[in-house]
Amino acid sequence: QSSLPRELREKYLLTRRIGTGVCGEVRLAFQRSTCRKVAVKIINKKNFQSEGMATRNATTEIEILQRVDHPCLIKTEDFYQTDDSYYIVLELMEGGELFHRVKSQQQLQENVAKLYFYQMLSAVQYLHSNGIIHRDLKPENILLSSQEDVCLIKVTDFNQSRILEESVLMRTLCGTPSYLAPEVFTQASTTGYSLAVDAWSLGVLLFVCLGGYPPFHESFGDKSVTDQIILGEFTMVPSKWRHVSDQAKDVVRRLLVVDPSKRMSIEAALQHAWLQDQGMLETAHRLMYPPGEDAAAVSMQEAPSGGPSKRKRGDGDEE
Ligand SMILES: C/C(=N\NC(=N)NO)c1ccc(NC(=O)Nc2ccc(/C(C)=N/N/C(N)=N/O)cc2)cc1
Repeated sequence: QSSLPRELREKYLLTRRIGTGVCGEVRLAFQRSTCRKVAVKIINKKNFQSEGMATRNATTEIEILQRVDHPCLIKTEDFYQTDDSYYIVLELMEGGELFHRVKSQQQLQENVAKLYFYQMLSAVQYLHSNGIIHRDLKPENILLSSQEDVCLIKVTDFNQSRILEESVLMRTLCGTPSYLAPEVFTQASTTGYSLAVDAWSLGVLLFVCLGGYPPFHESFGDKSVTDQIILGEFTMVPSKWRHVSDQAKDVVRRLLVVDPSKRMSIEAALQHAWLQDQGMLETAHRLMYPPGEDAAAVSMQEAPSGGPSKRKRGDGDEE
């Protein structure tokens, strides 16, 4: 506890590690004043090759975390740093990481996978509309709000995220094209698809949720993972995929397309037949925009007449 920033120690009691990541760990903590549980992500700076990179990344990430506002994106409460670490205080997602949920259940029921996938799509659609690419969507970075299957999910870890600024390319295309080399235009088409990397990752995430195993893995066949990905080679093992609907498989197949210009976009995925499921959409919106918050606001106002309305029963008694 001694190496923790004093302010952090004064405000929070850090306890056991609840998650680990490549560049840090997540600890369960209690806000001393309220005994409320929070999560604290500790990122050690030495993991980054250069100090410059670390500073840029963490401030970018903190900027993004503090700027975004969507029900399926993690919310931060506090941020501290010392010479060697960053400390991000976040809401505690009681259900932990999607990674462990899928592992413990072998594979998710299709309607649960659909509910989670819809929320991930909504979160990524929000990021993209704000010019943010996540670039590191994976089961460890999808958190669940409760131990229940039907629950809110939140995307976290914006360590690899990038904010799409006005690029040199855009400025170049404003001038006269007459003297520009062809590759400036063809390369352009690839950089124009940088958002598509998140669509690919969502395809991998959906594959893992439905199939219970990853589409690309070193233990499959003789090709390296990189080659499997570059070739877009994956197998839907019948024993695992037999009960998965054709529509769900179609979403996966249209996202795991090697050519980004041919890959299904986030917008198109949201319009896919598999997601036009009223029951799921109602559940998702109830979780994302709980009516409770508004009702609480109403009850704060002076009740117009004497308290809750009295309902008459058939026999005339008041309830
Ligand atoms: C309830 C629970 N566990 N319950 C229990 N009793 N466990 O024993 C639990 C809850 C949450 C988590 N994970 C979790 O919260 N991850 C997480 C990952 C990344 C980030 C961020 C912002 N990253 N940013 C960077 N730059 N990263 O490198 C934030 C949170 C794990 C277990």
